Amino acid sequence: MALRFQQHPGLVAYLTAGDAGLSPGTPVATAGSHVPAHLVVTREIALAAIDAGADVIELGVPFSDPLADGPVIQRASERSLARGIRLRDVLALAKELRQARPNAGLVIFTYVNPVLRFGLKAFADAAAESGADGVLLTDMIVEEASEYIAEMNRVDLAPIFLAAPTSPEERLKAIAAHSKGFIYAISRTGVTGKRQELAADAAALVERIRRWSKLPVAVGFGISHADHVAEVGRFADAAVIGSAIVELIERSTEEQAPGVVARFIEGLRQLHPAQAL
Ligand SMILES: O=P(O)(O)OC[C@@H](O)[C@@H](O)c1c[nH]c2ccccc12
Repeated sequence: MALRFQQHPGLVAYLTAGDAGLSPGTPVATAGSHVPAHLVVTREIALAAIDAGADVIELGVPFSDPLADGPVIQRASERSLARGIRLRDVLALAKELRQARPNAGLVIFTYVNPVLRFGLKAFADAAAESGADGVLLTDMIVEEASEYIAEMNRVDLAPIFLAAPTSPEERLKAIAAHSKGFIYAISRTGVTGKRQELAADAAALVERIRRWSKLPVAVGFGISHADHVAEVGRFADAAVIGSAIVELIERSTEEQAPGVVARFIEGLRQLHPAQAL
């Protein structure tokens, strides 16, 4: 399966794997599943998100030192780590999602450190075996990524890189040369999190990326409602939504979370009549 956006704009949903919100609840039934109970909740949320129209799921691996993550995703990461969720569990989850939804885009989303601890080669093999389409290591700098890129190419996984408004032209060129699937344009510098307004820098960055690459460009950071998604659709191929979804999960019980997330995602492509013109 290749990473593809079926609709315009495409939607990429970020989930912290293993985060089932604050409610301890009773873990949902694990029958037939080989992943830890709390990942079963993430699986149900991911399936609901896909069925509601998310083209790609970013499966976030919880990490203790998540430098680019804002408070909402940091809290999700802490909850998931407290439940003992590790990289190998997230790969097992990816495998189940791939089996359940053969056409969904799946990206393993983590940092350099957990991958090096796992072993780069072993990670590449396991990620490919899980059926994921791509990998995004948020702190991997393209200029230092030759070994990583070679491994991704060996197992036919798309390496996805982050481009920022502050990225110099040479870096954008290198990102364009080595990326597959799509390029992730960060709408502004700083950390993840919901904002009122979409950053003005985003359109200019996408334009700069398009000079070097024909790949689809997804814009993320601060996108939380349908107006933002529509705006992104004017100049980019897809919108990434993270904190807004993770916050809804935080406020829901495990039973509610899949439905709450599905309704939110369905709403992201629905414009008010005045804006639909
Ligand atoms: O949360 P936001 O503002 O909607 O942004 C997406 C983002 O959460 C997700 O892609 C992401 C989670 N952690 C990251 C670290 C770096 C870059 C991106 C991310």
